[in-house]
Amino acid sequence: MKIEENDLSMPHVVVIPYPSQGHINPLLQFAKRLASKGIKATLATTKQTLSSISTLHNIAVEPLSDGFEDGGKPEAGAEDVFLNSFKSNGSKSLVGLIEKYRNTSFPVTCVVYDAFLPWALDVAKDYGLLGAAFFTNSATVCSIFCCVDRGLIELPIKPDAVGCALPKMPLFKGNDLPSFLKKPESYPAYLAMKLSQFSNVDLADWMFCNSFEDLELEVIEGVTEKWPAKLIGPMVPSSYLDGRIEGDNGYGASLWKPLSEKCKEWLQNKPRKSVIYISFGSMVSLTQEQAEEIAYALKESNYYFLWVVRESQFNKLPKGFQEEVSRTQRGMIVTWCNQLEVLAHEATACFVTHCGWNSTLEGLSLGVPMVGVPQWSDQLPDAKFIEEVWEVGVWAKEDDKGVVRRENLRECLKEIMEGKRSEEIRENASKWRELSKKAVSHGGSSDINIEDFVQHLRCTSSTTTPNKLD
Ligand SMILES: O=c1ccn([C@@H]2O[C@H](COP(=O)(O)OP(=O)(O)O[C@H]3O[C@H](CO)[C@@H](O)[C@H](O)[C@H]3O)[C@@H](O)[C@H]2O)c(=O)[nH]1
Repeated sequence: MKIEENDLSMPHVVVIPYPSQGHINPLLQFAKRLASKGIKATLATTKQTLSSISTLHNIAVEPLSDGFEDGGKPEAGAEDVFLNSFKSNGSKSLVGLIEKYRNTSFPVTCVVYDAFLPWALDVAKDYGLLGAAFFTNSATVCSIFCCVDRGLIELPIKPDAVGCALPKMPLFKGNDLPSFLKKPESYPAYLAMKLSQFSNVDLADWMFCNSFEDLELEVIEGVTEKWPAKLIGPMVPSSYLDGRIEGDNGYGASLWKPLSEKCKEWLQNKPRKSVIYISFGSMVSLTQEQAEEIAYALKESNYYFLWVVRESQFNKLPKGFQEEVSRTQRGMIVTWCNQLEVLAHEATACFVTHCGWNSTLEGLSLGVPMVGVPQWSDQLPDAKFIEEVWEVGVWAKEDDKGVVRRENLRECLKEIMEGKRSEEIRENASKWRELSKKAVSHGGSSDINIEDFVQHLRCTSSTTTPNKLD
């Protein structure tokens, strides 16, 4: 939809992601959805994120300072150093951005902020603007953290503890819950960030969660009073789902260069449903022992495989493994790929994933059976849902030393590729693909929730003019 300069009733939403790949992707996608519904959407983000953007569709961009210029988050080193700097510098630049648009045809109406950045809501409220928190984990995981924040779940949780304080949740054992809850001291800054999502959320006008109602129906029924989020996902580019946003065939931002052509070329001559795709997302750092176990499982399994190993992880592969892989042509190792393209390729049969929430949603949306090898945080409950609730894959469990052994992984791969349940799992995966499409298509549950938001913005935008409130 074309935006006319003199369209005074056009709401203007500023969308602010936390600057890591697993957060930029869904928030950028949400901005595109809003723009496709005739809202002016501006992505306000750090210099490093801005330089990773390749396609903008119908959205505008504005810089938001994190205090680190080009180096961004990696330059900060520690998570808490980055967060503090982003809070003080980002708040000031968000004020500047709101002021910049104040007397234009598009004053800012609403700030949609990543829930990791609660300061953005404080700025929005200082200016009397609408504010919406965007959560990038599953509704289940967000609800669990909300309960921890509200004192309904006490930490640390014992590994053998059974049950969860939330109604309508599947029965969680301590070992199935986000890793930080068992060992709060393991990543204190990250746990603090997870809990800070709820620090001022009661002041938000909306809470959005990148999930959809069919996927987590029971959970959302049980928690709406405690955490009344609207489910608006899956935030996966439109051409992979409903196809309603023209040309939307990728997220449009990548912090690493994807080796797209190389992957497509390699996949091209592989038989249908013959390739295992392995990726651990953008943050996980495997131990050397774990990387070796995976390498041997792949070597001994005799299936084709495409493995994303980030450059910093290369030294963890067994000696000679890369050379052998390229000599035999049975596998390919790349430093980064276009994951959606690989998942959507007809040669891809199975996704070995760390169960980051975006990867989980992408696997579901593209109907690819999964082997979960979760490493930390929300990835454990996501793996539980993959295996037990949606029944689209298996969870390769670690041993008591915290390592998934090659024999176990080999068995899991066999189960998905040719085991007794492989057909049933494939059928379930296709069912979830259809339900994912339905959720974001015209009249689907997520589409309705986004439409409601858009209508509300339209009603309020003609009456709001941002002014600093005293
Ligand atoms: O070669 C690759 C590998 C990944 N991706 C993309 O990168 C994103 C990765 O996101 P995700 O699967 O969520 O993993 P992380 O990057 O690890 O995400 C962090 O953020 C997520 C959202 O909060 C959490 O669920 C995870 O546990 C946390 O590690 C996905 O959209 C992938 O499509 C690529 O494009 N190319």
